[in-house]
Amino acid sequence: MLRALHGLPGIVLALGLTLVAVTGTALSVQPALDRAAAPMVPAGTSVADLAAQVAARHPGISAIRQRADGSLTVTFDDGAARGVERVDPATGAERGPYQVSQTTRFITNLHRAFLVGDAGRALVGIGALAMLALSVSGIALLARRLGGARALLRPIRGTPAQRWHGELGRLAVAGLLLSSLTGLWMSAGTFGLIPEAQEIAPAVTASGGAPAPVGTLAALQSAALADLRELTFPDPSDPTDVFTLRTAAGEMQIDAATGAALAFTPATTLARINDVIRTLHTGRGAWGLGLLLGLASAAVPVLGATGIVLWARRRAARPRIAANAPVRGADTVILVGSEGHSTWGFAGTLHAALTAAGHRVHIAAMNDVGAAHLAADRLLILTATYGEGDAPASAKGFLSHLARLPGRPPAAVLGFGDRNFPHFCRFAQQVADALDARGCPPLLPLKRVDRRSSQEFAQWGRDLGDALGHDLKLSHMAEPPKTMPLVLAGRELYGEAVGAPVAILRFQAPLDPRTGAPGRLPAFAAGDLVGILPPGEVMPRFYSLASSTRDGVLEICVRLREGGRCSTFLHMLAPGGAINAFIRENPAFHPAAGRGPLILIGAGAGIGPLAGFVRANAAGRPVHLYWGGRSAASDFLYEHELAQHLAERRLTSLKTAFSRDGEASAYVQDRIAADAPRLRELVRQGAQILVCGGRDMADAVTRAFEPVVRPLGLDLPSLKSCGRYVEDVY
Ligand SMILES: Cc1cc2nc3c(=O)[nH]c(=O)nc-3n(C[C@H](O)[C@H](O)[C@H](O)COP(=O)(O)O)c2cc1C
Repeated sequence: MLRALHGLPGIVLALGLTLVAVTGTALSVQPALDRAAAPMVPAGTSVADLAAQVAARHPGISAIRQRADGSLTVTFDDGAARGVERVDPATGAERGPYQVSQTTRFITNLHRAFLVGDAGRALVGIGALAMLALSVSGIALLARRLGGARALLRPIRGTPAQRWHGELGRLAVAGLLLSSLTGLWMSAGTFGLIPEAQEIAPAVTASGGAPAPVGTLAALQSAALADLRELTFPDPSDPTDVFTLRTAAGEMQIDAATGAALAFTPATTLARINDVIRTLHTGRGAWGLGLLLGLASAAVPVLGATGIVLWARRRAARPRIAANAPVRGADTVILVGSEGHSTWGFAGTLHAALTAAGHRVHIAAMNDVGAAHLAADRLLILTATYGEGDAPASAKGFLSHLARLPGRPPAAVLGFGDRNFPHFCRFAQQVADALDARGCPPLLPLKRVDRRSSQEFAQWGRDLGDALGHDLKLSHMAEPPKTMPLVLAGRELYGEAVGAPVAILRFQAPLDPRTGAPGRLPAFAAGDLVGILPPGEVMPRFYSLASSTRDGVLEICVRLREGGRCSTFLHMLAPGGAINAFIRENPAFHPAAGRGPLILIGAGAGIGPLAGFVRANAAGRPVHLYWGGRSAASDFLYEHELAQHLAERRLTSLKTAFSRDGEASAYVQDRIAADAPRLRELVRQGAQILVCGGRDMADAVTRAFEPVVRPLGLDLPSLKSCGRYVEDVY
């Protein structure tokens, strides 16, 4: 619901809001420029002082006004000359004619009405309402993603578009809320939805005596020039006419002969509110606030562009399900947890089979779970597992939403995973436990499907059919991912002498057959994954990337595993040989944005992405690398490149440990333990820790790191939950 409110309306409105925001930013600098240009009103100067100075020059003066830009103007008709001129508040001297520049007028009109009068004003008002809804729903979505309102300031992980959208959104949200609320109020005023603010001034009777010189009028002498909004002069041909003095406090009528205040009408509360709101919206009279609001508005085009990218990606990723029944009235709800989309394929097959059997079936992502989903007769959950046994992207918020919702439908959970991972289908297990704990009767016990096995899926379908009392045939072959060919451009082999062959492989896109030029590589960054399909297989193997697109090659480190089909295939590949591959973003394993220190820890082929992070560190943020191999002479991967990075300060320090180098042999966790005080200081400074390598090494590093952070009052689970300790482990 929240996402529906934030997504499509945001796209539709992006253009209009961008126009309003960009013009708003342009106008926001005006108060600061005006403030710099307008002479200061000297303290102690009264309205009478200035009126006397100006009246001496212009016998036909009719009004003095303090404009929104802070300048003082005089309106006059002296017979020979008439017009509006700016005056110096200290001397009353002329400062040139008063004109609003054509550009400012144009931008203001564009900002307030898209240049099309009332229809445009109404659209801008609707835009303000939309901006309000987008700001509120956006910040609520971000809070949901980061783990609650208190977690709103946590580092944001994800793709560059997600990070930009989130970071800018939370920086700008206060300004955007203020601008949209005040803009909405002003729009409502324009269309008469807010009652008139001004009290009607009472009728007064002037003394009718001969007018005294304006500088001698007592009521004007006691009015400070700084408070002046407007002073209108009496009509010289009408002896009963009076001076009218308007300030923020209200309106006063003054006898032209005696200088006495004849009546004072205080400004209504509504008028004062309108004043404050105008200042808060325009920054007039508060130029610092104006600039801050302008900066917040300047974020809108970027938020719009990144928002469109995120929305388009979500749409492209969503599978087309034919005849999805509405959730209200559905007897069966299927919820899907997926990151690479293959689980959606299985769920689509289940949806079609149940629909064919006469059920009304609704299918949705686990993140979108709501009360209506839990009101169905039965709930079927199909979910993958990722990372350290964690939720996949479309299920990240599921457990916390579930805890807040009512309903206990009978449920069955089907986990998709890979037995090669240490936590096989762990997230599916967590979901099944959570449903069990809230009292959902189990329709079937939890079943785990290994590597998208069609047979295991079909078996679960038969069991489900038995539970539902009818036949259910589920026949689904996982679609092989869309791959592209890559050609091996270079390889370096290490570690043969110590029985642990590791190859650094560099791939390029094949040459374009028409132009003969190298083809374009897809977009990826170090730490993302490349999925490689060994010949004749449908299950990809994933390797962490050691390079980014801008390096011009796709680089991986591959350890040869006994009996490993993919690693054997890659080690046998000769330069010029081709592979079928695809990119999988891995935003959870990227260095956090900013200039905080990084502690990179790895062993063996796990150095791949870490070397890539160092290579990409052109800004020279502090990066400390701990790496373990077997022998300095045989498998010191990236030895020369790392030495160069140290010299160029892309790498701040390098600590290596070799386990088979005789006397000096050690493991990477020994280096961590020995360096505890230094590492503790780095963590105290906010360092992020990224670990890559085998499970045993990662566990040993975890054990070595606990005592490093404990004296700081920290522990690894909390560092992990806020993305400051991340692992890429195999
Ligand atoms: C980076 C990565 C991490 C994974 N981690 C696990 C894991 O911890 N446990 C597990 O059982 N499966 C794990 N898997 C396997 C996936 O859960 C499995 O391939 C699943 O079928 C993917 O479904 P999806 O394409 O719908 O996301 C992982 C896969 C990848 C690519």
